[in-house]
Amino acid sequence: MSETSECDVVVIGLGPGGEHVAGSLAKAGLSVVGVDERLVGGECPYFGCIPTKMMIAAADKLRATRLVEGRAGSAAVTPDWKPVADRIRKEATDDWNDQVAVDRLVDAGGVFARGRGRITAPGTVTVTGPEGSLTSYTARRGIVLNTGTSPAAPPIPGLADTPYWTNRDVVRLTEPPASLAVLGGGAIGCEIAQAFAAFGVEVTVIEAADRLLAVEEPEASAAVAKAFAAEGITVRTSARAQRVEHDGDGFRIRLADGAVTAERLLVAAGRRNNLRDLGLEHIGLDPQARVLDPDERMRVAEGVWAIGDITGKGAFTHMSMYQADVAVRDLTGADGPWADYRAVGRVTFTSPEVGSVGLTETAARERGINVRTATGDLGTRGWIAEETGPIKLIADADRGVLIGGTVVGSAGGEVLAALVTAIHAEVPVSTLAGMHFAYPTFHRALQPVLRALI
Ligand SMILES: Cc1cc2nc3c(=O)[nH]c(=O)nc-3n(C[C@H](O)[C@H](O)[C@H](O)COP(=O)(O)OP(=O)(O)OC[C@H]3O[C@@H](n4cnc5c(N)ncnc54)[C@H](O)[C@@H]3O)c2cc1C
Ligand SMILES: NC(=O)c1ccc[n+]([C@@H]2O[C@H](COP(=O)([O-])OP(=O)(O)OC[C@H]3O[C@@H](n4cnc5c(N)ncnc54)[C@H](O)[C@@H]3O)[C@@H](O)[C@H]2O)c1
Repeated sequence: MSETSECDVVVIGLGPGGEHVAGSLAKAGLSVVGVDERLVGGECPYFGCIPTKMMIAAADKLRATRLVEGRAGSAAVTPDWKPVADRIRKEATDDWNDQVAVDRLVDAGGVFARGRGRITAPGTVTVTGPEGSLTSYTARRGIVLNTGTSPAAPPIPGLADTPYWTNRDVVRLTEPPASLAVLGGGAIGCEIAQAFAAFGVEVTVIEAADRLLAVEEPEASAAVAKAFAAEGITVRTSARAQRVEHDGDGFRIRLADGAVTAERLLVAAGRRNNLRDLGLEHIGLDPQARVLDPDERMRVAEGVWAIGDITGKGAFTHMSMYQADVAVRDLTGADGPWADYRAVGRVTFTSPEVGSVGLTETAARERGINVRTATGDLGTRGWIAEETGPIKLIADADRGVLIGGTVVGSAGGEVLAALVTAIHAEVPVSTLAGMHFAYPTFHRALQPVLRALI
């Protein structure tokens, strides 16, 4: 027997954006039902951004001690994973308990339904609870989808039969392994690989593309590869795993030319959007869709909005939150602003960080833009900090404005803010090059690169 009740809005999936939509609409006085089958807050606080950045913050501290010798004396350090594991459990995830987030939604006036949500008719969502109970909600104003992603496992023979790890396992570790093979050298693979290496784990990254962080500028990939080599991380690029085996000694990943062995295997080879069995056919959408492409108000069908990773606009928490704000504006009758993706910033928190915004040179050329590029290093501050960069800027020569940029360095993600502002506001390159740049900051390194674009 299914119970049925009415509300204004049902949010299926409470990732960062869905939680924000549900809370904001509830505070605005709408009757909202938020549905999640796992933890309210989604991947970011429990398995993604926050626990992995806690690992990275700890690794950065260990890495800094290596610079003491010859510059400031000497430092004896004994890495210990326990404080990292404790901090993730207590401060980040509350032992993977979302009660605080559930209370936040309920205190805002919302209703929380734990279970799997599915659209069963236009405007109707049926939730299957943990014990198999069925509850249906009819949403007068609309349904918001924020179902996010799950780790994807490539169809490599043998892999499914092994106890491989994903990001959801590594954030729960209480002790690091002696050695770790990482399948996939994208953002997740690179960030986690380098964090473990700082704790003395012998790490090998296996990447199918011809470089790490293949979506970034080649200059950024080269800088990260150089740092990995200096830290003793083995990187196998243009390498596809052909078979994975596991026995009492650990994992063996067979490649076309040899094999990688390690105690543990982390699969970080991409994500799968959670769109299966969501009932998309009931709202006129393809039930096999891999991505939902929303309009500028985040609408994907009559009375249905989609936000977050499932929209394919960038799998970032800040994107999910940005789109959540847009959807809230539309659902509450505000007059924009609507979604604009020209100046999306992203930061990979390796050491050095890779901060980038807008289009890469390749992406800009593929769009037929009259591209002008310039590159540089981190200048005086880089020399002081013993960092080199690079910085790369991409301009639309016809319009005289920046359309992309990459800053690599320990402050790469912070210097990025100037480029995001410039691209978002379409400030002419000639105006930017005439700005004041404090000496000797990292951001001052932008000045010669901007001048070279004029
Ligand atoms: C290891 C890792 C590190 C990352 N680091 C960063 C970072 O530093 N910065 C950054 O910006 N991004 C980072 N990301 C990406 C970031 O986590 C996501 O972009 C972010 O969580 C936004 O996702 P989302 O809002 O689409 O939904 P998600 O966070 O994926 O949440 C979706 C929610 O929907 C629920 N759900 C799914 N289907 C259903 C259903 N049918 N019924 C009910 N509930 C359902 C799930 O249980 C989940 O709680 C990282 C990701 C990973 C994996
Ligand atoms: N700092 C951040 O903002 C941050 C950090 C982590 C993740 N994220 C988000 O999460 C998303 C997913 O991250 P991800 O690293 O899992 O995915 P990804 O798609 O960025 O990288 C996966 C990598 O795995 C490689 N790969 C795929 N199959 C393979 C195989 N069989 N053998 C070897 N290599 C293989 C791909 O070539 C690719 O380089 C990212 O796109 C990013 O948007 C963001």
